[in-house]
Amino acid sequence: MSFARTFLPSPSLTNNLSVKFTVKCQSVDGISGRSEIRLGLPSKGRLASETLDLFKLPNLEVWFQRPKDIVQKLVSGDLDLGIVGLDTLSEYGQGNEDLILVHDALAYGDCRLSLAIPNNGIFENINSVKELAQMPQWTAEKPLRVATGFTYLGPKFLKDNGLQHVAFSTADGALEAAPAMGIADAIVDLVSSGTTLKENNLKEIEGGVLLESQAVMVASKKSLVQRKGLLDITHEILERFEAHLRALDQFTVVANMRGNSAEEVAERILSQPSLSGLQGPTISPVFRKVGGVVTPDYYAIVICVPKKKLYKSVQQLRAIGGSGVLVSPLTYIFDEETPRWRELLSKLGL
Ligand SMILES: Nc1ncnc2c1ncn2[C@@H]1O[C@H](COP(=O)(O)OP(=O)(O)OP(=O)(O)O)[C@@H](O)[C@H]1O
Ligand SMILES: O=P(O)(O)OC[C@H]1O[C@H](OP(=O)(O)OP(=O)(O)O)[C@H](O)[C@@H]1O
Ligand SMILES: [Mg+2]
Repeated sequence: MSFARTFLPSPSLTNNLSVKFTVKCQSVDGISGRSEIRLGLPSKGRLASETLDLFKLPNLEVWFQRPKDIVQKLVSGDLDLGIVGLDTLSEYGQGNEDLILVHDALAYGDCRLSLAIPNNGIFENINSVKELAQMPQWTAEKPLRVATGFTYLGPKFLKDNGLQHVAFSTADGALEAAPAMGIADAIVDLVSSGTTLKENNLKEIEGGVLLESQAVMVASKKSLVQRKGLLDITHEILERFEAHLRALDQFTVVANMRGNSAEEVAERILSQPSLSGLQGPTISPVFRKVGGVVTPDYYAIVICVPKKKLYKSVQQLRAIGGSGVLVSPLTYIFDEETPRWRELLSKLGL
């Protein structure tokens, strides 16, 4: 029996979250041992705060765990759902069939797991994994020394790529320094902007990307099938993720426009390529009293506009007589049922 690590995150992040702060005994008997649904979220590191931003859900017990512990606790049945990087899921899940991807692209935590070698010395003209494998230097006595925290994916990748003489070492933290320190010849680590590699005079090479990663949502298949209420919560979370991700790159634009009728204003708006919105503009009359008579001589129009087209849209609105343009961010756009839900059901054989 082991004890869960629990953390006290900042209160602003945990508004609306039902979080258990007590240290709890973890059950080892999985499905039958408890009635509440458990979600594991990264307790620290770069995935933690953005994940919390996504989770403002009631009726859910949230446990903050280290990413690799989330994967292990899904497998052991101590968590039902979790959010981790695909790299962590692949490294610690090791193809376990009980781990099921609910959402494979949460659009943050983007990075890749990559092999990197020094820019210079014997590696100066080595630009691909194939060339690395063909170097005469690597022998049984003097293998290619690779430093990595990815002790499952790293060796698997190099073996699959025909590198026979390889020795692995693990290290925590600044792996990138290992080659310059003479501890390793190459590294396998996460790369995002490439800055850390550059600072350490390392380069990526052709064929050297093991995995493209971003934050994903994963569930225990066993729990999904057996635990009452879990499928419904998963459905809701999935819908909210999709709606939120869809909303992230859109703005709502509200503007006033003079016109004789809603149809005439609509004609003008639809003549502009950047103003068609998601399904066309919403147009409502703005009533004013002119000479004692209530008249709709202005119309308020509402459209959704992709962020990158915002300025173009404002220009087009002005060109057709729009004024008083208000722009606000969107939180959710609920569209039709997400295909990911149907995919999940079919993976579960439901
Ligand atoms: N440079 C990066 N840019 C974007 N995402 C990253 C980057 N490095 C890591 N990630 C993603 O964030 C996840 C967590 O990494 P992070 O380094 O924040 O965790 P950590 O808890 O600090 O772990 P560690 O102590 O092993 O570094 C990784 O599994 C990966 O999916
Ligand atoms: O390509 P870049 O944008 O430079 O990012 C890559 C670095 O980011 C991660 O480290 P992190 O910042 O999480 O530090 P740590 O894991 O060593 O704590 C990763 O382990 C790399 O060292
Ligand atoms: Mg880190």
